[in-house]
Amino acid sequence: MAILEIKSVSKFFGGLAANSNVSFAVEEGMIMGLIGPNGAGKTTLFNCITGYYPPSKGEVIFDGRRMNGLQPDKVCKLGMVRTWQKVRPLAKLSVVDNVMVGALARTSSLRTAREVAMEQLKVVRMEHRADFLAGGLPIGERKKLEVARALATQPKLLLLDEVMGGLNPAESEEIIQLILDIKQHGLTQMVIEHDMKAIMRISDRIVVLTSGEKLTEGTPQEVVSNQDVIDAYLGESHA
Ligand SMILES: Nc1ncnc2c1ncn2[C@@H]1O[C@H](COP(=O)(O)OP(=O)(O)OP(=O)(O)O)[C@@H](O)[C@H]1O
Repeated sequence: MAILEIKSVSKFFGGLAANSNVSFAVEEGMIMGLIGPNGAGKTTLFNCITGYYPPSKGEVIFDGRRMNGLQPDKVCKLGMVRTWQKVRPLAKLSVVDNVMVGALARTSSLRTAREVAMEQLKVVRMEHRADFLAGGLPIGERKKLEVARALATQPKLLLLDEVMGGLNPAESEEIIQLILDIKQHGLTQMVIEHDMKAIMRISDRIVVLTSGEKLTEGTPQEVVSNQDVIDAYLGESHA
């Protein structure tokens, strides 16, 4: 069953079509990759899906419900949460307090929020950092903190925006394993990523955007051998 349906979504900024007539569906339990060159409209689409921008046209249907026009906090309560490419933790709060901010989307009890936050810190293997100031974390741990905060909202669909960006190969590998672990627990994910090897490994299907439009969609193998994708995005090195 599709947990998310994107139906002919367009987003205009003045005369620029950042997304143009984009349609696809994300099935429950899968990892959907979203790739495309810089400026292709990937982040804009995440923003349209999660309520940060209202789509100019088209529909976002999540869990059978039309989401157009709902604010991000409402979208989050309904079970869809995103991470940001540029992670900005609350620097002067501890790691666990940052994750509690996510948990408080579901409960008003600080005790419950703390318990949920500690569970999610275990998932990202950062429980030993719970009392550390978030502002002092290196980039790899900031990225994992961002994932823990999102998980603490107890989503049905997690959208990750370049969670491996700026990480070294060992840190990226840790994130890949984390994404696969999260999938094992049944959570549906949508992932924007520039690292082709990583996106090929983790995705069940991939949507390719160029200049705001959907170029194609398919399994990683189908996408990587598609001549239009090679011409528009991958270049000769992947041919
Ligand atoms: N708030 C905005 N106002 C005006 N133009 C915008 C806005 N947000 C994005 N754009 C433009 O929309 C287009 C798509 O941008 P977007 O950030 O969605 O692409 P992207 O595929 O995520 O790129 P990248 O891989 O570099 O992160 C770009 O031309 C960008 O300049």
